[in-house]
Amino acid sequence: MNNDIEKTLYSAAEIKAAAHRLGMQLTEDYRDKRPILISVLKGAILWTVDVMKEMDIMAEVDFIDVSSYHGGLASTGEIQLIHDLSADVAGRNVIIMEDIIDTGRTLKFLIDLLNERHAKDIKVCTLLDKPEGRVVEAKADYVGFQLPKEFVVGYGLDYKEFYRNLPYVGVLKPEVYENDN
Ligand SMILES: O=P(O)(O)OC[C@H]1O[C@H](OP(=O)(O)OP(=O)(O)O)[C@H](O)[C@@H]1O
Ligand code: HPA
Ligand SMILES: [Mg+2]
Repeated sequence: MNNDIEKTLYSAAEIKAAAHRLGMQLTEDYRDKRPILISVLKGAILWTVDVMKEMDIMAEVDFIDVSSYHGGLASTGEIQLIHDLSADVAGRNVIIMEDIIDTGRTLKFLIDLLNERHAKDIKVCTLLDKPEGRVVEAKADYVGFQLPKEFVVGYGLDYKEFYRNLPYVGVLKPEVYENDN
């Protein structure tokens, strides 16, 4: 699997430092608020776990599974809700945990959904923000790294459902895509 990577963009140590930095910031901002972290499956699994371990406050966690890339390189533009939350978010301080904001469509879908359900306050904590990918307006409040316009894998992010278990974020060798087509 590691052989398929052309270059590393963010190492495991850099990601750990980002999780620590944002976890401390969230601890400060949410002291006495008892927020609920909403982890967006599947991409945000590792990021959610690493940030929440750095938060020294009372916080809940819940999961929602949405998909629009279906393992591919481009957004289909249609967000599918695969598995809903179990918690009621009405009146709650919500923190959406994402691995990446790219076109912004997934985030917009989630924010609209949480607003419909009367969340009190919604903030977004993402490992990666790719502003050049935006198709709809979407903004993150806590950002690990600003990513240039590249398709990346690792640390939760997939290509055809693989590479999520790499401990770092990197770019695939072009032949990996070529051999697939
Ligand atoms: O800003 P956008 O263009 O909407 O892209 C960002 C979303 O796309 C990816 O999810 P994906 O649909 O690939 O599902 P996955 O997390 O299960 O891989 C990623 O995890 C984000 O949730
Ligand atoms: O760069 C990406 N990699 C993997 N999944 C993604 N979903 C949106 N952007 C990406
Ligand atoms: Mg994906």
